[in-house]
Amino acid sequence: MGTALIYDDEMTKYKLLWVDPACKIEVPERLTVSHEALVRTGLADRCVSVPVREATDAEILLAHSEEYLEAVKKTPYMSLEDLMEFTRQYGDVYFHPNIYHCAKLAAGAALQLVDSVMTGKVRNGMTLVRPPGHHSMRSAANGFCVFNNVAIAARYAKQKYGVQRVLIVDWDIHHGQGVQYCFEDDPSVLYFSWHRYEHQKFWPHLRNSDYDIVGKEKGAGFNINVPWNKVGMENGDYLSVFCHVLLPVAYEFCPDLVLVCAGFDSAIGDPEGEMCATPDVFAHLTHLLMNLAGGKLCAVLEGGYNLTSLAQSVCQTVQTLLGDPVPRPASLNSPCISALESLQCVRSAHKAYWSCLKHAADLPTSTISTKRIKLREGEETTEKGGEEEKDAEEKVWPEPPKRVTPPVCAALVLPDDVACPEGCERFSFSEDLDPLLASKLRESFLRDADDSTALITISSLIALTEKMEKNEICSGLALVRDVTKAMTSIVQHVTTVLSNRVLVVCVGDGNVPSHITEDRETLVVQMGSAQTDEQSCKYYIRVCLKKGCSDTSGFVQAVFGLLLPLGYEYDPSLVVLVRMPDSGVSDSLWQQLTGLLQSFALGHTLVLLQEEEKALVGLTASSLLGNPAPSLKQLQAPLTEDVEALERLRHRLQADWKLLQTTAPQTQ
Ligand SMILES: NCCCNCCCCCC(=O)CS
Ligand SMILES: [Zn+2]
Repeated sequence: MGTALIYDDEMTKYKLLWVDPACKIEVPERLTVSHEALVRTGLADRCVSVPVREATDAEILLAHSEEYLEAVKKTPYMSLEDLMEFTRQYGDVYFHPNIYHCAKLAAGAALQLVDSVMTGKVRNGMTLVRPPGHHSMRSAANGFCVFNNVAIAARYAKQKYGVQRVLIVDWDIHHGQGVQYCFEDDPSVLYFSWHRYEHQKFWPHLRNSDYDIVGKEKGAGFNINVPWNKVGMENGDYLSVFCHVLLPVAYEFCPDLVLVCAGFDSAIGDPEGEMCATPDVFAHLTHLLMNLAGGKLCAVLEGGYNLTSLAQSVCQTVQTLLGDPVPRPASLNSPCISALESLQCVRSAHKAYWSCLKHAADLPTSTISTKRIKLREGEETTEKGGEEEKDAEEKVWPEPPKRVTPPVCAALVLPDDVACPEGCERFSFSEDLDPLLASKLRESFLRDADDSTALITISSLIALTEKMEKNEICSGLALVRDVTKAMTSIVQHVTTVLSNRVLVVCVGDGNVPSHITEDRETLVVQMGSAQTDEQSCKYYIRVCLKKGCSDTSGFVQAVFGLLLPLGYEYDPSLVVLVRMPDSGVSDSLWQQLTGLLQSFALGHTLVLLQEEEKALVGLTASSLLGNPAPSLKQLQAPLTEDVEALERLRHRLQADWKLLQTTAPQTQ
């Protein structure tokens, strides 16, 4: 299934008609540069084009009051003076004779996107709209927003399609207070927002945007606010919050639909956000959400005011929705102290509501920057001034890397009697084997030297890793007699001959020859149940789950709390995913893991299965082809001893692996 793209240039036909420094950044060119970039890069042609429509009154009334709608209805007939007068009652927003029409199209576009996804016409999609929506409230326009597009879409999805649980991810740099107010007592809608806050000194200066505002009554726990109390946040800060807050909670919540308030003022160069995260980070944020809700993801444009980073970020998002491999996370820095404080505060504020956070650390005590510095009367605020605006030093950043999709998406090394699934290519090493390599392989890996099938298989795997390294093949899968031997020979070859970093993920117990980690070029993470005296060390990390990999919630905890942060920090060029015999991992969890590991190494994932498990070839290949994994059930609490063991392991390892940190260093 494809990706929908919804855009209509009618929404460019309104603009600011008077002088207002607060609103001048919200210009029609935001949509035109974004759409033109999608056209220029060929991404638009790869999408399913879906027309916009006007939202009806009834649909708008899903999130707004009648008096507000009636008031806005009058604006098309207002004089300039009346429009300015009408605008004065609201904050940081402007009206125009055509904005009511455009606001109905923006809301209608979001509904068209929900229809396209919920009816299965497409798998996911994005709509480019203005005016944005997440600041508008039941009876008030605010922050360039007139109707709350995403709030209306969430209510619409529940009403029309009986959706039980909706996850709203708001990665815009502003707090979508309109969305928060709409659902704060509603446990069926989980709202997550990060936002520039600077201890309430940044717009919209709301006490309700802080981390301790968790929702009300039945909705307690279903509102997650991550305040950024400093500017300059980077990719590592964003990805840490996804791994240590959003994703564990999102998987526990188990939504039927994911809506994204896709604002790109959180990207580098934006005058509002003043952050330093690069446009390619949105490829990762999107990818990390794509295995939720069976892949049903609707991205709705919110903010984004630097026309260069906006266009690049939009392209990164759409290209990921289309299933292209995500770029490698370029040299991530560890989260900054302020981000760690926010992380710790949010996890602490929500530990009562989410079993995945039950063992999170308490609020930081001594750290200065978590104390809310009351906004004393007249104290200066931190956003841009008016006319005396200092020209923000022009930020520069590298163009996001070209994301080439290899000609072969998935190559499979299979015995002749095993069918090759649709969309994949059978791969076997045909040319006669390089005699030198053959003898080396024979002596070092093969018991009975004349075991020609094993030799063919191993040499096919070696050849496969070479083609992956050349980006001729994206991912691979092999049925082998002995996964440990195959893994060892692959690691040996890739680290010595190709001298690249390999991340090996072993699912299940079984002895992994520790010598393969001596070269520091290989990171092994093994998830199993066996308690070994062998301690984890920096490059060989064992996660022990009491009930082993059959314990889905413990396994998911380890994936987000440990495996993904490690993978982001290690940034391998190849991921080898090994399913050890009798791992006990469920099929859907196996597919989730196969999908998530494609965050790394440009999607170069090589999966090794024991040949007895040939029944897994089809569903593993499906995940390698980028099909969303089936949704896991709602997760029950992980075992206390498992979580405590994981916390201990994380504490021990975080000295070496900075992205494992979830708390700020204690200041004395
Ligand atoms: N009152 C002095 C300046 C205030 N600046 C307000 C900017 C509103 C931004 C809203 C937005 O970006 C939606 S995503
Ligand atoms: Zn914004």
